[in-house]
Amino acid sequence: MTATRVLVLNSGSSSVKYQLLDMTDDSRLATGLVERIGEGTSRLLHTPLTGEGAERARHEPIPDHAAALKAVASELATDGMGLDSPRLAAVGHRVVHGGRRFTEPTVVDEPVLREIERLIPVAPLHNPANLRGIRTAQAMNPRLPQVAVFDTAFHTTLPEHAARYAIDVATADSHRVRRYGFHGTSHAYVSRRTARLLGKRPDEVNVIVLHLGNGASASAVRGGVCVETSMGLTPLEGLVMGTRSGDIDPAVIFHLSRVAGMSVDEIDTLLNKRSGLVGLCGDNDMREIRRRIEQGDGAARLAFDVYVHRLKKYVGAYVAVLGRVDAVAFTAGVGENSAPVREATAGGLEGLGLAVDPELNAIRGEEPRLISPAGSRVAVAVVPTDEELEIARQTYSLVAGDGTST
Ligand SMILES: Nc1ncnc2c1ncn2[C@@H]1O[C@H](COP(=O)(O)OP(=O)(O)O)[C@@H](O)[C@H]1O
Ligand SMILES: CC(=O)OP(=O)(O)O
Ligand SMILES: [Mg+2]
Repeated sequence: MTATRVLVLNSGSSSVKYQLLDMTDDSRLATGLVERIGEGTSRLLHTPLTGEGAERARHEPIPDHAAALKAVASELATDGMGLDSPRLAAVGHRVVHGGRRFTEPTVVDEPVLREIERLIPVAPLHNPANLRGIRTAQAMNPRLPQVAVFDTAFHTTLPEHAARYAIDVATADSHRVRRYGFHGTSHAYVSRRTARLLGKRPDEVNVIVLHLGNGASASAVRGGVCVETSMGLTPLEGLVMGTRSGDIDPAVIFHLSRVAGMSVDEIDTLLNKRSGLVGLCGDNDMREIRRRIEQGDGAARLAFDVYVHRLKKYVGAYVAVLGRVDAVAFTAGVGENSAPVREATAGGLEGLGLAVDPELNAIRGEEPRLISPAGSRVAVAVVPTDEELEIARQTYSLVAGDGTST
């Protein structure tokens, strides 16, 4: 029996998202989510996508990532697709921070694990969870290849003038302080898919990708190569996000420390968890914010306006970085679903060649589509991301050795 299946794991600080795919036709066999790991109210939602299988939910305390993965494996085993299945070729892990060293998907061995561990100080929220996911999967089936696919990999092409912060070089270098960028798997996938939507090869087009999920980032991709991105040393820089501030004057931190007496950890939590849309209006779900705006809620309106203003500034900046732009692509939860965000972001940018057709923008769908009027200088597109498929492809291409990752 040939092993053609890949399990993709995206381990977050308190959740694990997973998908099992068959790489002969990229089909999904199962998908699921473990939420609130470590809290009393954990939940596993498992959806088999073959045969008659219906969605199954488990409500039980899941104390840590090892327990989460064991629960996932047992659900998969119930459907005859456990981690010991001879049809499973590998597990592909989303690893958020790969530093400068990991520019490609990598089969995990002890030195690779040690390097991911070494990067914990620059990705304290993400890398520990990713490591636990890998170690647990390894322990469950030591013969199964584990592949790490890094969020930072696509951004390792940033030119030095984009990656450098303008601070003392010796200090920066000794502590690895530079801009790394994240969500790279999504930026890579969406920029390629956008080229295809335009009927072009990736190396023929310049694309601005706006990945607007809970975390949000923008990137400028020239001929398939990433030349600028909005996240930095950590996923805190850049756009306004669900709970993260994005760009602020770094002096805000000194001020809060000196004047408000807040500790570094308190400020870290403030900027990562109590800022962004949540900080501005108490909600981080764009659907809820739109609903509140319809009812005349001023705080929700301001949150929306701050969010869109930041986005517009980045679009303008990236037009300047690229010189010539063929397309702006909206993706992830907000980018794919919020017509008001897309309309407000492109609004008033006719001078840059950008426009959104209200009727096209209102159409909902799963397929990549153009929302700019025919004949626009710059195409504006909605291009659903698929990080799991991209991770599965890269993983399979590495273990099957057939170079089919593009
Ligand atoms: N129909 C919708 N309209 C507007 N926003 C939506 C809609 N569906 C999802 N979202 C937004 O997408 C966000 C989640 O995006 P997603 O890409 O799934 O995030 P992540 O993968 O970072 O958890 C939600 O917080 C919500 O704001
Ligand atoms: C890197 C990052 O911000 O990831 P997420 O959007 O999954 O939080
Ligand atoms: Mg996402």
